[in-house]
Amino acid sequence: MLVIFIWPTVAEFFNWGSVSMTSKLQWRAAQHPSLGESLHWRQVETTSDLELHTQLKELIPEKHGRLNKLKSKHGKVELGNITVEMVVGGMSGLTGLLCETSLIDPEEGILFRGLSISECQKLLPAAKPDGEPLPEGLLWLLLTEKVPSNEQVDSLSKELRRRATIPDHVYQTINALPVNAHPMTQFATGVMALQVQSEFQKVYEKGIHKSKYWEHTYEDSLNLIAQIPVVAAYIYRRIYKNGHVIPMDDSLDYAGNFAHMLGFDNPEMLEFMRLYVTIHSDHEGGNVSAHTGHIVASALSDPYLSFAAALNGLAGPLHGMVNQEVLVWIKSVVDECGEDVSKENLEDFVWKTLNGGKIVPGFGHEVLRKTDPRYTCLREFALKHLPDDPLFKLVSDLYEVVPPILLELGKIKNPWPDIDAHSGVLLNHYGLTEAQYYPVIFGVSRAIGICSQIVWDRALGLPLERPRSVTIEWLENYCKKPAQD
Ligand SMILES: CC(=O)SCCNC(=O)CCNC(=O)[C@H](O)C(C)(C)COP(=O)(O)OP(=O)(O)OC[C@H]1O[C@@H](n2cnc3c(N)ncnc32)[C@H](O)[C@@H]1OP(=O)(O)O
Ligand SMILES: O=C([O-])CC(=O)C(=O)O
Repeated sequence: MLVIFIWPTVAEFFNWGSVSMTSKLQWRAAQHPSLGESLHWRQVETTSDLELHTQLKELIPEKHGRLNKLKSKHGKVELGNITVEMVVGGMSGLTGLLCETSLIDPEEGILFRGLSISECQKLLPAAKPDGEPLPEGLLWLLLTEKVPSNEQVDSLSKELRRRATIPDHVYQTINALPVNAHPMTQFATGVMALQVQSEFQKVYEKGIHKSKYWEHTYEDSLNLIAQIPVVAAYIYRRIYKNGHVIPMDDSLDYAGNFAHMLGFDNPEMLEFMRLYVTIHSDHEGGNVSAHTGHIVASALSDPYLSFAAALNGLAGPLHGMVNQEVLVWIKSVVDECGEDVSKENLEDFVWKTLNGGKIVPGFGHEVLRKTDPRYTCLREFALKHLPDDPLFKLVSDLYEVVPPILLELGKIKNPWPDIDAHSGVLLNHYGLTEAQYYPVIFGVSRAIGICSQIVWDRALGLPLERPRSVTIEWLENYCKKPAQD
């Protein structure tokens, strides 16, 4: 085994601008005990072992031991107070879930196993020198905590292609829906049809020891991740390209193949798809889709059932479907004001949206309190590859115009843009103009995070999730008690 140590502070110095190094390391130490005792050294292991499953198997007992110790030694430690506001406010601000794969800092954004997006861009294997990270590498990182080598990613790419055979009944099931059914409806239906082959369900019915749950969850998860780009591309070609299906290219990686099967072979689009899938994959455990996947899986529903449920949450316009809404909204700006819209006219349009009782799509976040770093990452990609695209210019103008207006409302916690405010104009630039399809691409990406989370849920033996709920009357009575005044 070859072990390379990377001194992360150099990268952090460039990435984290004004925050002092000591506070960054302290912050990381508090947020990421999983990174080990010494945060000054990040261990990037490259092993000769090409088997993802083996690496995962090695890590599980260690994590299990740590979780058990945490439960027995610190089980009663309080993490904060639950307020009435949290109970009636969608549990906003409440820390109540365990998720190993990633963690959001409200200011810094998402960290995948402790690595920021720009660190992932530097460290994860790419399809070409200085290229964008391959999602297979992110999957490996989320599952094993380790940055994989090129050979490991290449081997995982091959494994995913090998697993990507779709039973015929899946296509027949999708074909039973009207062709104008929303692409997310067709996608969730396709995933449910794939469920027929769940290995977890089959072995559970026969009876297996609970220590083996994760192995079959892993099998289902890798099969699901491998198969869904094929199903998603089928749906795209069915709806928008008269059903002319493009087969997988055995020389291409996961995201490159997805773009290819959709009908896009421009090398820049392939790179964009690799970046897109990587940064959309995971956003800790509490977002609607991941949380749905987690709670459904906590009943020992298999990964297909859990992911199909998650997709139905992602299909909501306040979550994954907002990427569709953003492009539709931006195009309505163009329809009404033209491409060369002035900032004053843009302000008027934003106010008109708000005064009509509607949200400005792509702005605001439950957890983030700064511009989503995924937005910044897409913006940097656009500045590099499509600086003159008129819709990109419009997105940049909205970045200036919208936040001050939202702040004027006086109630919004975070006026900054999130990932969805940007992703659509990039897809649109490369010719994928059908906004209704955008949540499906998000869904394909999110499977990587959700399935990794569910594999770890089963590996750690996490229990059924079942919080208590109370009525308004119960809360009123509770608040009347003298001690609560
Ligand atoms: C991948 C993702 O899922 S990222 C999120 C994508 N979603 C969007 O972009 C949709 C637009 N944004 C929103 O609706 C919200 O900001 C959410 C759902 C993301 C977060 O909601 P909350 O945590 O409730 O935000 P917050 O506490 O700041 O909201 C306070 C008020 O401001 C409103 N508000 C928040 N964001 C916006 C917005 N973009 N446009 C108009 N009003 C907004 C809320 O609706 C709420 O109004 P209310 O008190 O009358 O009900
Ligand atoms: O974290 C959230 O609540 C929403 C989000 O940005 C995501 O799921 O990617």
